[in-house]
Amino acid sequence: MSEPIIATQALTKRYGQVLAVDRLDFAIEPGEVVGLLGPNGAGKTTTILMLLGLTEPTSGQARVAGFDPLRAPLEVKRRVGYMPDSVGFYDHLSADANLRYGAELAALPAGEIEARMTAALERVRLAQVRRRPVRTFSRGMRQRLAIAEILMKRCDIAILDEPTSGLDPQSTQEFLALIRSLKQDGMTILLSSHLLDQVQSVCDRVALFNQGRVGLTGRVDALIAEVLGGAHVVRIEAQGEGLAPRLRAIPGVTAVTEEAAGRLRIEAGADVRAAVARTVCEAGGALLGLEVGQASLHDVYASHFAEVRHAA
Ligand SMILES: Nc1ncnc2c1ncn2[C@@H]1O[C@H](COP(=O)(O)OP(=O)(O)OP(=O)(O)O)[C@@H](O)[C@H]1O
Repeated sequence: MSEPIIATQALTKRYGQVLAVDRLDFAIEPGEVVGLLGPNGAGKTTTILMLLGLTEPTSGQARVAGFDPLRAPLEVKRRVGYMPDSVGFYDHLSADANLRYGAELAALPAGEIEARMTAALERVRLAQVRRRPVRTFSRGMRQRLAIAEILMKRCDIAILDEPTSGLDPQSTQEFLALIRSLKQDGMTILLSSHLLDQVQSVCDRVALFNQGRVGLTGRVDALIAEVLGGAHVVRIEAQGEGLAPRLRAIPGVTAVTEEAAGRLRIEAGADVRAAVARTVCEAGGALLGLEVGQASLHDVYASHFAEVRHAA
C-alpha cells in the first residue's frame, strides 16, 4: 500500500455542546474514489471543511496531499479541488472569466492558462458556451464548470459535497461518467452523498458516518458480505394489515423493513420466498409482487443504521 493521500488522526470538532466529528481516524489511498455516507448532521461536511483547512479542528490532525491543512492551507488548496453543495460562481461573468479568475487565484502559470481552460471546458462539454454569463447556466452546467476548474488546476484530489443533488437523471448520469473519467486520470475523489445507488456505482470504498464517527468502512461488496453475512433479501409489494410482524415471525427471517407504503424488504438467512407468500395469504392480504433482491448499499446502510439505533 502506498502512503495515504488523505489521513486523519483522532480528528475532532466540537461546536459548543455538539460533538460534530469525534476522534476520526481515516485514510484514503491515492487514486481511490471514496463515498462519505450518513444521515443529516452525521459530520460529513464538517470533516470535509477540516480537510480543506476551512474550519479548525478542536483536536487531532489531518494530512492532505502531504500537508497539514491548517498550517499550509494554500498548498492544500492548490492540490485539492472542492465542489461545495451549492457551487458559487460570479453569475454575471462568463464561464471563461470565472475560470480565468480561478486560475489567477491558484497562481497557474500565465502562459498555460488559456490552453488549460480550453482543454477543461472541452472535456466537460462547455466549450461552446464559454462566453455566456454563468447566470444562464443550468445546475448541471454549473456542476460541470466546477469540474472544469478542478481539471484546469490539475488537482490531485477532488472533494465533492453532494455532487449530483438537484440534477435530472440525464445530467446525473453524465456527471457520474465524468467522475469515473477523473478516476481514470488517477485523481483521488472524496464525495459525500445521500444517493446510495450513485455512490455504489462510482465509489471503490464507502465510509458510513454516524454521530461524528465512521461506524463502518470498506468496499461495497465486502460490506455486503460482512454486514449482511450472505443474507437473502426478498422485496414484496403487498396489501394487508399487520404483515410486518407476521413476516418477522417466519423462521430464518432476521429483519423486515417497510421501504414505502405497501413495500416490504425481508432479510433472511435462507430462501423464504414460499413462506413469505403463504404468510401474506394466510393473513388475508394480497401479494402484488415478489422479487429476490440483489443486496446493495441500501441494504448495508439500512442494516447498519438499524443496528446503531437498536444499540442506542
Ligand atoms: N457552524 C456550526 N455551528 C454549530 N453547529 C454546527 C455547525 N456546523 C455543523 N454543526 C453541527 O455539527 C453536526 C454535524 O454537521 P455536518 O454539517 O458536518 O453534518 P453532515 O453529515 O454534513 O450533514 P448533512 O448531510 O445534513 O450535510 C450537526 O449536529 C450540525 O448541527
